Amino acid sequence: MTQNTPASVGRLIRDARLQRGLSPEQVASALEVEPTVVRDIEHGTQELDVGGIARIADVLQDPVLAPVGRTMHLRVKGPTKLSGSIDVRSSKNAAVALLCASLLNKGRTVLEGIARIEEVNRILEVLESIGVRVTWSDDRSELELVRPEVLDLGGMDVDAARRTRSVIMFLGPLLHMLPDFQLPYAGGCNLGARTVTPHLQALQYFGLDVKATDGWYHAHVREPAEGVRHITLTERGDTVTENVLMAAALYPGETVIRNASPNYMVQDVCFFLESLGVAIEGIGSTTLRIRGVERIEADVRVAPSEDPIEAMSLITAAVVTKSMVTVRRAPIEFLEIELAILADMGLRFDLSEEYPAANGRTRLVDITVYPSDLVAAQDKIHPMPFPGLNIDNLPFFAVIAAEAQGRTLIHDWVYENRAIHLLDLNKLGAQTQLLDPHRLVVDGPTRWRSQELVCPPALRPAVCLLLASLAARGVTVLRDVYVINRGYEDLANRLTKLGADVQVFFD
Ligand SMILES: CC(=O)N[C@H]1[C@@H](OP(=O)(O)OP(=O)(O)OC[C@H]2O[C@@H](n3ccc(=O)[nH]c3=O)[C@H](O)[C@@H]2O)O[C@H](CO)[C@@H](O)[C@@H]1O
Ligand SMILES: C=C(OP(=O)(O)O)C(=O)O
Repeated sequence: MTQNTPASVGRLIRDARLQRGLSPEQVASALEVEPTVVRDIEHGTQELDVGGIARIADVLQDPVLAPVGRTMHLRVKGPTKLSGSIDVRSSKNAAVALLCASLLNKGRTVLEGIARIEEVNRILEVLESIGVRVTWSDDRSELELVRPEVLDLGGMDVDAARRTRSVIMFLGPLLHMLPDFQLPYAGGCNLGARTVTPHLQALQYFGLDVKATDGWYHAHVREPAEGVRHITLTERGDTVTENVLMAAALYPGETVIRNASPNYMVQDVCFFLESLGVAIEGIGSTTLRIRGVERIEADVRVAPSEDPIEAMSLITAAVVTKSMVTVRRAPIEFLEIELAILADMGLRFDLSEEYPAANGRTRLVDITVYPSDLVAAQDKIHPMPFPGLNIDNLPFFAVIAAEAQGRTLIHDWVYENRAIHLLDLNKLGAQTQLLDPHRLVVDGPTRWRSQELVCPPALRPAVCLLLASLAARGVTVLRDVYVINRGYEDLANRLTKLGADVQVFFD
């Protein structure tokens, strides 16, 4: 929510009510008011105070409506059998990159189908605070961004910026606009040290010098050298590749990036830049050749593709509850290794014919997962930069391995501090053990049991707990799910539509 006028709050309430399939009368009866009051609120002719919004948020179980300062929790009753179909939403990682990339465009950028997630909210707060005009369509299916001629970096909402790592992707666009600027250190999940050095090394080719002191990056931009810029990334990172793409977009002439990430969110950024008139060769490969332009002022409309990590999360929900579920709109190119490993472990699933995503480029399928008896993977399960198994999908294999007969070794060489959060699965009855900060063994199968839990400060491990709790006997309470809402839209209610019993509550 960007501007809280009575009309915009009313629209959000109406959306949330329709999403829950409730009539104004039903909401009115839960609130103990007349139906006309609900209609007036929805039309924006009756203003609500914070307490009023909180009561409606409780009735509609809607995180978007939860007023600032209240904490959202989940109560899960299990074990659950799921059934039916669920659509995968667009990805957090493409959304945040496209929001940053919209700064390159002096025209009007419309993003279609952006997920309603906290990470997007944080970047929107930052963009608005520096003067970008942000407008959601009434049904929130479109987000329009128009930047001012001059950005007001002094007005930046620093608290919002520090809550996300993605603000690092302002470097690429901003270096074209200001000779000197400051950005707060990037925050985000607690996954151990995450380097920014590759960003700073690569952006030097565009004249950017950065000194990091006192929680701030102090950036100074020199005149860059002429000629073709050949940049070899020291790590095949996603956001570093996106940052260099954004920097290259506004440099007339050629930039070549080697060891580029070909991952899904990078492809979405490439498609966006193409729509702005930037020529890019090698999309989906590790060598990108970019021909930038002097100025970008275009009215464009793009739709980021579906999230392979959400698809994997939903597959895991089906596996752990031994249910038949169809996960629709799954971006198959970014799930092939995951599915190959699952097939080896004995998972039965069908794939539909492929069809194109709204961007016309990404290939989607519907994946129907069947209840299966799994066995532990024979070899260790480890991630690799795309086209390997996605690092953000690795945690779900801990839940899946806990369902499988035998011992699985999971090797997270990437993050110093993510595997440790998966030990929380033991509180739900799993048998996992850390051999060292990077290697986890999981013994299965598991008799899941309910528990009172607090979300770990890491998105995917927190979702793993939620998914495992679907299979746990009894009532599991999962406290403070902000970290889940960072990356998933309305997950509790969407799982409920599949037959889970997940209630949202606030305090
Ligand atoms: C907003 C966004 O898009 N976030 C994603 C992005 O973060 P992001 O691009 O910020 O990932 P990082 O650059 O932090 O890389 C993650 C970790 O992998 C290490 N590393 C990475 C590449 C490499 O070739 N060698 C190497 O060692 C880094 O040192 C770091 O510790 O990519 C990560 C890795 O896919 C994902 O978990 C994040 O969800
Ligand atoms: C680590 C993740 O994201 P971020 O880069 O936003 O911290 C993630 O999506 O799991």
